[in-house]
Parts: sequence; C-alpha cells; structure tokens
Amino acid sequence: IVGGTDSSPGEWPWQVSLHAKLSRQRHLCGGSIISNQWILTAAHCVTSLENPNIWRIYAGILRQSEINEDTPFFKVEEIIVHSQYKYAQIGYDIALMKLAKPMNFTDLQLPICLPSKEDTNIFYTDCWVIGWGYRKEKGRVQDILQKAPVPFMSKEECQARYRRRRIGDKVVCAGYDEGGKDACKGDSGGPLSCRHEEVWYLVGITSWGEGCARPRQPGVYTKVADYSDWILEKTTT
Ligand SMILES: O=C1CSc2cc(C(=O)N[C@@H](Cc3ccccc3)C(=O)NCCc3cc(Cl)ccc3-n3cnnn3)ccc2N1
Repeated sequence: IVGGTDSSPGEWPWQVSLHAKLSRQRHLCGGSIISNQWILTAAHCVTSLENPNIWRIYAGILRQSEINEDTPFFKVEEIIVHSQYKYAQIGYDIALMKLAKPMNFTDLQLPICLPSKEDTNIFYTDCWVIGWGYRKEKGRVQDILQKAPVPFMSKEECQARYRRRRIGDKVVCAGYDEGGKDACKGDSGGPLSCRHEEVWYLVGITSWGEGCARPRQPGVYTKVADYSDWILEKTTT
C-alpha cells in the first residue's frame, strides 16, 4: 500500500495473508474471508500455482513477523479460478480457495459481507484498500498491515484514465487524480472494503494498475457484486 498507515489489531478481521511455499515460503497475495470455509482472492495470484498443497493461509494476524514455523495456518483443499480468466487487465480476476477445515470465527478472524448483485450501482463513499504490499513501486513486503482510503471512481472516469485499455464492466476503479494512495505489489487479491450504512462490504478484489499511486492511474478492482452468482454457484456444494 502506498500512502497508507498501520492498521490496528482486529481492524480488518477478514484480511488474510496467502503464503506459497516454493523454494522458500513467502507472502504472495492478500485474500478475504467470506465464510468459515472460503477465501476470495485474485485469479492472477493462483494461476500457475494451482496445487493446493503449496498454499498456507494466515488469518487473524497484523504483522508478517508473527509468522514462523510454529504459527498455525489453514490448509487449502481446493482452488477454483474463474474459467474466463486470462490475465488481470482483461478481467475475471477472481478465484476461490476452499479451506481443508472450517475455521472458527474469533474477534481477529471474521467474514466480510458480500455485496448483492442489486448493489452494482451503489456509489460507495468510504472505501479502504488494505495489504502488506510495497509502499512504493520498487519496494518490499511490509510487516504491519497497511490501510489507505481510496475514493470510488466511476467507470467513465476510469476509462478516461486508461485510454489505451478497455476497462471492463465487471471492475471498479478507485484512486486519486493526484495519486499518492494506492495498492502496490503484494496487495493484490486483497479486499477493497467499503463501509455502507454501518456495514463493511467486499466491493472489490485488488487486481491491477499502471504503476502504484501514479497521478491519474487509479487502481482497478474486480467488482465482486458482478460475481455474486458465480460465488454462490461455486461455494454451494
Ligand atoms: O516476498 C515478496 C517479494 S516479491 C513479491 C511480489 C508480488 C507481486 O508482484 N504481486 C503482484 C501480483 C502478483 C501476484 C502473484 C504473482 C505475480 C504477480 C501485485 O500485487 N500486483 C499489484 C497490482 C496493482 C493493483 C492495483 Cl489495484 C494498483 C496497482 C498495482 N500495481 C501496479 N504495479 N504494481 N502494483 C507479491 C508478493 C511478493 N512477495
């Protein structure tokens, strides 16, 4: 997160850290708890890493330094990538991870609400992007979970910012014309969380952007409300 501040314990209890254990284990992406057995993340996080056994999901943590070989994690039983996903800039950048065992909810690990498909045209005014990603384009993964407020942007405005690309209809954009606050490497897959009438909703999944926090280059997020049928279909056994 560029231009963010430290989160407090339990502030974002739905945020998880997805670690992949290749040659060595490291934080690769964020994710969101949407039920006691399902995590929602970005398809680009798991493509070419679709073997469930390499993944370790850490919930209820604020600092990456809390993680060591003794820290409990959730194993992944199944990974479901949207069948139309090719690469982030095209869209369909959404994936589900099924936990091998259902988690117990605590003050530090709780699900976030999914917007319903009728909510596709709510203009949210209190949105935050969260993650352990870089604080600048050439940076490194951060220890303490960062948060930054980002204003929702209309699709028209977003398309105007990304002239050379077609901004799909199943995405939302968020960011400042002057730049300065945005997601960056290591934040993808995490939530764009928006508070609406006292309730937090998972409005977006951190997907792509042209650089990090550059002026007039907003972050592009998978629009979760447009995938509510897909989520329901894949998570109802
Ligand atoms: O220990 C380490 C150091 S190296 C490292 C790199 C990445 C990374 O590139 N992540 C990418 C995505 C990715 C994930 C897995 C494999 C390959 C790529 C990302 O977050 N990308 C974020 C994409 C993004 C989204 C928004 Cl909304 C706004 C701006 C951007 N950025 C544009 N340029 N950088 N960020 C993630 C974890 C890492 N862990």
